[in-house]
Amino acid sequence: MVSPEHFTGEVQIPVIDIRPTNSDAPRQLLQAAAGYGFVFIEPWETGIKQEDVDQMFELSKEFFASPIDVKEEVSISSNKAGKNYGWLSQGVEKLDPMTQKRPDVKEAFNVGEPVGGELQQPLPKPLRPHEQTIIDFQRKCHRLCQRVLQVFAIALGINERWFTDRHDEARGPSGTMFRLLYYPQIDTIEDGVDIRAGAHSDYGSITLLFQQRGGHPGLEIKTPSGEWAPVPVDPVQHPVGSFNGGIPKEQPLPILVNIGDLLEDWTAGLLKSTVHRVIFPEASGGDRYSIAYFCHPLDDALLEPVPSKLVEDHALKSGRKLARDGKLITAKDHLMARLAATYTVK
Ligand SMILES: O=C(O)CCC(=O)C(=O)O
Ligand SMILES: [Fe+2]
Repeated sequence: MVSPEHFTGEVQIPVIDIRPTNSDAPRQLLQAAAGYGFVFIEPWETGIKQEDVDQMFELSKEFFASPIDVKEEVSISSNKAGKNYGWLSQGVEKLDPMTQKRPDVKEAFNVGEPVGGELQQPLPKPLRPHEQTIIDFQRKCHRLCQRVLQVFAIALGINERWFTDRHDEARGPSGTMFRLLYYPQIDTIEDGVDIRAGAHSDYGSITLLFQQRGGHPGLEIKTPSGEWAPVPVDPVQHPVGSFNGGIPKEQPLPILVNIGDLLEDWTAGLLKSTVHRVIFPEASGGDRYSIAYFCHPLDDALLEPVPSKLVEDHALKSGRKLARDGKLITAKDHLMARLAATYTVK
């Protein structure tokens, strides 16, 4: 792997097989997380099938193509949807409020965690018949997050369940959020002004990001030298139309995982929550769809330092502390502060 100090605008985000059969997975994952903070996970045995992802994109497209009144019904600013859940029209979110002149050119639909097998918010008409499909997908995402967190714990030499216990849905609520994203193509893009998602880092512990097979790119990460580097939709570049014994190969895409602020804080900066954004790519015009699963610790999880020798050593070097006014903060305190800075919900 190229050392992060020597970026030239091109980054090679590693693709890692995290199945238990890969005994080197913890080391590889830690190295990637401490370097770029972004990593592709081989889809094999993750529990998430390509057809699950394809189906979610179909549902997403159907929803965003619905008439405005269908979307308004579940608007994030309506009382019905509940805080932070529901549809965000264009103009609601500005992920980089210090620099952006205009809000992100996107729409989103936020879905909170199901409780007792049911979503805690109304679904829009086109999605209503598919509630179970959505819940199943959320579950699969959560399971994959837990596996990734378990591999991190192994890599850090702590109890395998240190992170997963603190993300155990059965123990209480969390800020975990499932999000459908739609970035429409617009006719005139003002250079340096219009952006699909402003520069930001994610708030939670880890994020799963699903990009669409054959879809438009646009995601970029900020390298340590301050340059923007594109993240591919398909890092393996599966040949289109390759055949396997006469049967066309439908290769599943690796799943992009990135570290969020909470995991960075928890590890005193050893794992990196890298700043990223979504642009209108010059070479590839068209609507972009993506699906994100933002995994958060339980609301009342204290952001105390992870009891790992590697983290301790890093904390000594970086001088980072987790206390605020001498008091440890919870995952919820952290999330509330971030949301307040980036949303304009009227
Ligand atoms: O759509 C994407 O590719 C990235 C979205 C993202 O970074 C976010 O919503 O936090
Ligand atoms: Fe993000």
